[in-house]
Amino acid sequence: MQIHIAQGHNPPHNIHGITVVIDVIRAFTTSHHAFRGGLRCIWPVATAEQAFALRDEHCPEALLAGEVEALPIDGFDFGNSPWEIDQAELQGREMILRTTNGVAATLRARDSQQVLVAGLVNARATAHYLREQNPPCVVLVASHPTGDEDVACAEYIRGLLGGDGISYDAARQRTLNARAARKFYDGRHPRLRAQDIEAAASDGGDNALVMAVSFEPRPCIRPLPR
Ligand SMILES: O=C(O)[C@H](CS(=O)(=O)O)OP(=O)(O)O
Ligand SMILES: [Mg+2]
Repeated sequence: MQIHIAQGHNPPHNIHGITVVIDVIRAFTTSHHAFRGGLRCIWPVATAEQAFALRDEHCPEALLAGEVEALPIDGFDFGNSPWEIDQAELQGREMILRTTNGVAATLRARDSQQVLVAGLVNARATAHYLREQNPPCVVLVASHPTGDEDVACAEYIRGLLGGDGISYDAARQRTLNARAARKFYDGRHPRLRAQDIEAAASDGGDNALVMAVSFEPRPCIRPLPR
């Protein structure tokens, strides 16, 4: 199995392999918490306008979550926040998600046999699935174009796959110390909570889910059956 790490919003072609889009702070931590809370599926979209249009035209019951410049979007139900998601009743619901990095990269990741999304919270479960599938090539996409937290998670997963890697503790520390994490510690906005970074740096344990993306008829993220 070849393993490549890429960074940014444009995943490379990976026609015969599996692509894993990584967003630790916070899109796929938020997504994982939502699925653990009983959410059925996530419709990722590029803009807030697309989120409102999708809800109004196709999924009137869907909840809206996401951020612009990390802050909640007017008219949305939730920020891009695992803490807020944990407070909600999500059983059987659907959610439309707009985020700057994880969602943006996922929407551009089509040229692959399979696309998964991951954070530290489900890194071990994702690596276990990749080992089982044993594709010829795995591309790990650190979706933040310049940040360290997604690269750290990619290096952790690469190690779990038998390549050059780092420990979970090292990946956790790099998440807690990431530049994107700082704004959650300094009290600058009441909805940027330190708890979100603690969630992002946590290991989801043995109940963690593998999250997969389908693209037709429109992009959709769902947990794989366990
Ligand atoms: O809301 C987030 O956590 C980020 C934006 S930033 O990196 O914190 O500025 O969006 P995401 O798509 O989850 O990386
Ligand atoms: Mg991020």
